[in-house]
Amino acid sequence: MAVLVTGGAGYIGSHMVLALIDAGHDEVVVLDDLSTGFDWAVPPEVTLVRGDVADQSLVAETIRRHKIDALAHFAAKIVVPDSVSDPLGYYLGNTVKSRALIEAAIGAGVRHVIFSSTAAVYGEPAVVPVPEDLTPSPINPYGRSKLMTEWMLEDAARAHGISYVVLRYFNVAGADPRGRSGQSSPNATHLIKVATQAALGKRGQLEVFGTDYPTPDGSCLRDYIQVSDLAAAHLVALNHLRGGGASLTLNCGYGRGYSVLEVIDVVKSVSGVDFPVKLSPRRPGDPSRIVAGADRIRTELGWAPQHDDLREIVTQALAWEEALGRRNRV
Ligand SMILES: NC(=O)c1ccc[n+]([C@@H]2O[C@H](COP(=O)([O-])OP(=O)(O)OC[C@H]3O[C@@H](n4cnc5c(N)ncnc54)[C@H](O)[C@@H]3O)[C@@H](O)[C@H]2O)c1
Ligand SMILES: O=c1ccn([C@@H]2O[C@H](COP(=O)(O)OP(=O)(O)O[C@H]3O[C@H](CO)[C@@H](O)[C@H](O)[C@H]3O)[C@@H](O)[C@H]2O)c(=O)[nH]1
Repeated sequence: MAVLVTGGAGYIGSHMVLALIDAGHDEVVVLDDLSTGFDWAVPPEVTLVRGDVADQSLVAETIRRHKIDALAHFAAKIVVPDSVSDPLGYYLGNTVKSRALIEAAIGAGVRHVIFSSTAAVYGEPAVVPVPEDLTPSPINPYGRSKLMTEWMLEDAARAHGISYVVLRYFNVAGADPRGRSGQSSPNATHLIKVATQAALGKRGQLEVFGTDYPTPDGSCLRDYIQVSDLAAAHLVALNHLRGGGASLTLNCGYGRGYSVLEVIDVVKSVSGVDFPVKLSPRRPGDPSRIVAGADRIRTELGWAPQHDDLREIVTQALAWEEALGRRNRV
């Protein structure tokens, strides 16, 4: 059996590739245009097809050549504030291109799809922690672009008799515990990544976007999930689908929120560096708090996290950031 991982040269996709290799029973093929990913992030034993997920003939040919039965679709544009300034780019990258990919994949015989969705589909939820059956109500184009893809996948699966798992990730952080991959984009905007860069002197300061939210300390609350735990969730989802399991939509988080200021304190404590922090206005598109209702994935798939510890996550992120500097990759 073989799995096609779109976006497998990127941050989370590269951890999925490692999880598949570690599990040892699949051929793994990556399709990535390297727009934000890196060819060195794809292990040598994995086939890297460089191209766009919307290139239907490339997708069909790749699926047929490698006898791929399952698609894990990570490739996307991922920065919430960028989606506010460039909504049409996000609808193209995340919705229109996913439509082309899903069509080509089903046409070429793929039976199972795992889709990287996001907590951003919930918008500013009235209920926290957020259960999966809360009606989605995204507040930014990124979340909308992903929700439309969820709907397309659901409808196409019903019409064409394939099965899927939609995984709605909360905030993904940390790095492979064995140091093989991590978040590598030099222009990353994610809080823990940026904070580790500030701790290592790669950035002069860290800005806190908003201190007047209706949260205990005024900064935004997020549920940070460690990236290898998330990859493991994909593996159990894949086994579920191949075993004939029903299509599912599941949150991926730990069910606990940390504020931006709490995260900064942990990064300062773990690194031992008191880097400068600037209190700034709110960033466009940010919900004030988003925490996963985290039970369904445990009961449906038997997933159990191994790295539910913010200090461990920050320690991994810091180690990866240091390693990137040593290798001159950023
Ligand atoms: N990072 C998070 O906290 C987070 C949270 C929720 C959901 N997600 C989702 O997880 C997925 C992976 O995110 P990530 O953080 O690894 O981002 P990333 O930017 O590191 O990885 C995305 C990968 O997809 C590739 N890519 C993008 N557009 C492509 C296209 N049209 N054709 C082929 N390849 C393309 C990029 O080159 C890159 O390797 C995305 O779908 C994202 O929406 C991420
Ligand atoms: O330099 C920074 C960076 C971030 N933040 C804040 O930190 C929080 C988290 O921001 P960030 O790490 O950029 O993640 P989100 O905007 O919450 O989005 C992430 O998490 C979503 C799921 O919750 C995913 O869908 C997105 O792809 C992913 O980028 C937000 O309140 C930001 O305003 C700062 O204050 N300063």
